[in-house]
Amino acid sequence: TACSSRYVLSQMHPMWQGPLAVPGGDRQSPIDIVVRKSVFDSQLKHLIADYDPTTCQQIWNNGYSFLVEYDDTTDKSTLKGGPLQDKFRLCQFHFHWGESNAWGSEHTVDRRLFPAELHLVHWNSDKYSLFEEAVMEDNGLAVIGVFLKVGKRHDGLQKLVDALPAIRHKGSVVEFTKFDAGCLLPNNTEDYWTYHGSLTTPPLTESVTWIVMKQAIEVSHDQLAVFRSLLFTSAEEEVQKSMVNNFRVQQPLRGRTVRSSFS
Ligand SMILES: NS(=O)(=O)c1ccc(C(=O)N2CCN(Cc3ccccc3)C2)cc1
Ligand SMILES: [Zn+2]
Repeated sequence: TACSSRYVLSQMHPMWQGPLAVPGGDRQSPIDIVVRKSVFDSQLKHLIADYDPTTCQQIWNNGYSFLVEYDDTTDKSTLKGGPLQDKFRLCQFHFHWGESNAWGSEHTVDRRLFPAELHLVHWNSDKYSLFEEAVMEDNGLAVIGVFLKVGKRHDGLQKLVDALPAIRHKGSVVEFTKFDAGCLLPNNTEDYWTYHGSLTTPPLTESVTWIVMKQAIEVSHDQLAVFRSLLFTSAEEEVQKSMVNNFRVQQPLRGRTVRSSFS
């Protein structure tokens, strides 16, 4: 699908750090969410995530995370409501994680780090016809962030974990179908924070309405360990590097307000 494409790892920085500051970038992501400074907005609606599992197509290792990609040529898997005025199409989801359970998330809540963070990536199909167009526009993308914490095994995640050994190396792709991305959302989807930010990887475009769920999902220690068995490197490279710490550091808030859907 259009929403994912290979891009060259720059030698200066590992991919996920990207340039430390984007020239003129005053709405960069991720950020630290300071709970007591977030502003309750009663106008924020319920999130309506309507995902069709039959649009799930493949899972692949793109050299900085692993992506589960959806067919985004129709409005079959959509996100509406919440802070959004338009309808957004799910195109992919991926994760960021650490080498230990002590860190790994991109966003933090009052500086609290989580071992991993899920990103469900959507683009505005009311206004644009392709991900590539939307990714360059102010209101082009909506990304749901869900924190992962270590606890009981996540049965829905296991199907995905079982597919990872087949995509250990950068560039490997396997068919992955009938996966309901909705099973990765927390039970409570009413409580979230939202703010205007950017992609957390190059091109770091400031086109994202971020929706960060307050409730984390629980996954087991062993499930997270399988994430860390992935490799940044392709099968041909002589030195294999574990895919860990693929997160960007928190960026300055630059006067932005983080709104909350709950008081
Ligand atoms: N971590 S995050 O949620 O912020 C996130 C990161 C990457 C992507 C993503 O699919 N791409 C980033 C750009 N890339 C390549 C590209 C495509 C078109 C135009 C220009 C560049 C694809 C989406 C969300
Ligand atoms: Zn991400």
